[in-house]
Amino acid sequence: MTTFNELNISQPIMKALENMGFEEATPIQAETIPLAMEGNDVIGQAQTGTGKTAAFGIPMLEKVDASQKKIQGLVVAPTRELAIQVAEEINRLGKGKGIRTISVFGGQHMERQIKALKDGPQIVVATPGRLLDHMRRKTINTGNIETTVLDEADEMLNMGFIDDIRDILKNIPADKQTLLFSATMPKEIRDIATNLMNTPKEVKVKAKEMTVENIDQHFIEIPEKHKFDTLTNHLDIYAPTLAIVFARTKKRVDEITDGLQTRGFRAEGIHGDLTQGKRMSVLNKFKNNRVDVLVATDVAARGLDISGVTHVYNFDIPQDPESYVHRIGRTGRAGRAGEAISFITPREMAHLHLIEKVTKSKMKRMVPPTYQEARRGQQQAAADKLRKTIDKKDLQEYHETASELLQDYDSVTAVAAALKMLTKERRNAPVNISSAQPISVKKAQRSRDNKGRSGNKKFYGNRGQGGPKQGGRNQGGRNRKGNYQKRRNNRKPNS
Ligand SMILES: Nc1ncnc2c1ncn2[C@@H]1O[C@H](COP(=O)(O)OP(=O)(O)OP(=O)(O)O)[C@@H](O)[C@H]1O
Ligand SMILES: [Mg+2]
Repeated sequence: MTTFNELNISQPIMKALENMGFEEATPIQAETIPLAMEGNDVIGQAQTGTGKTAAFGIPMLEKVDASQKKIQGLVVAPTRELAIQVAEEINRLGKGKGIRTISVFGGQHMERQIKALKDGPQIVVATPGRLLDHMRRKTINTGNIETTVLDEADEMLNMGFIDDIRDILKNIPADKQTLLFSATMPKEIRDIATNLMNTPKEVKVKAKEMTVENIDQHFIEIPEKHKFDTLTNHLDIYAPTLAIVFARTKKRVDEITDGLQTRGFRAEGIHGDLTQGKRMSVLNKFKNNRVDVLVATDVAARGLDISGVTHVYNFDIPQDPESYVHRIGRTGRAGRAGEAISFITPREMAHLHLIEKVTKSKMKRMVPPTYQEARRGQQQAAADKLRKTIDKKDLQEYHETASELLQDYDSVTAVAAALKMLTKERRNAPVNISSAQPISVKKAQRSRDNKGRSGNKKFYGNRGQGGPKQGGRNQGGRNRKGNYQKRRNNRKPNS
């Protein structure tokens, strides 16, 4: 156990940590904060929800001179929502030191953003596309940046963002500090990363599994056409406080959302095709418990920290084991418990085993709940409401009417009627979700292999000029343009 005191953190930040209720440093914080404060480049890997944001935020803030109204810290994050969230957390941590952090991302008014950048924030959190836009227009001054962080580094280096990241880093002096964080870091991506940095220290918080152990992981083997009914049955029985349902495509997200709404659930969808305003409002409703089920593509898989998410459903199993880790990591955060339930079609069983192998975790088989069980679940929810009302003990004025009722009917019938009225009976409208191709291991495996190869091709293609771990980022692949093969063409919609 390490206290923040032992980490030589300045008073104003100690105060912020206290206000935020952080008592002890998490292992990734304890290990990386000192290294980063000494000025090292750091690659930090630790499970989801274990406080990586503060692990890079604190040392970055410690370096900032608050009297200088110049950008001294830069964080790059893959999605807009994550950029906003990270900026909020760094703002909370840096408030006492008088440090201002802003977020900058696509879909936002350009002129307003330019004005905000000129206004003297010391830290900027940005998505790659919009950041590059500002760099090209010279509307961001990168000359005073001391620390650059790539949050969810593997995701950004992996997908189409790699060229963007290299271009971004070209705008910052090569001898400045670079920090890279993620819960997952496939080896080939780590090699690419190492090449962009100055002899980084690598910290990997040791864990038996890639996933967090306080998440209960289950799978349900089920034909595609039964997935939706199984989902609604499950939601009725387990009545999650907040649930996130991940689906493979934007179209399926829309269809599942419509279907859930038809059946009376408070559900909303989020994906890259929605306007920024809509994305924000959906997420806010979910955070404020005005929506119970968030249906999402992988745009919501990385980094989002929403307290109270009790259940994560993989309506469709993700292609990459890494995506699985991040998706289910939206629950079970900061030591809380969580449930993850993945729907696997019979033809995808081999893929499930691949995920288990890579993540070194096991999913327990669950039988699909029946409609009768779901009805029973709904009644239980109604009975709970009744119990709570009884516990309040303010029923005196209802006693007379209740007694009259019991003269006409027996008590079981009377209570059954009350339960029926309280039960949220679902409209059992048929819902059709358009079919999806099952994921096959072969395809998934190939994609993993390609990932490695394309990374290699790009960076080690010309070994004479510096392979991985051979020095600073200017010697490596950073200044060369290559044809990184985009693995998925629909994966770059977020900045
Ligand atoms: N030392 C601490 N003590 C208590 N809570 C903490 C501490 N550090 C961070 N937290 C809280 O834990 C939650 C998860 O932190 P954070 O979002 O940084 O996790 P993460 O490791 O970045 O996860 P992910 O891999 O999903 O991005 C946040 O709500 C954060 O405020
Ligand atoms: Mg994070």
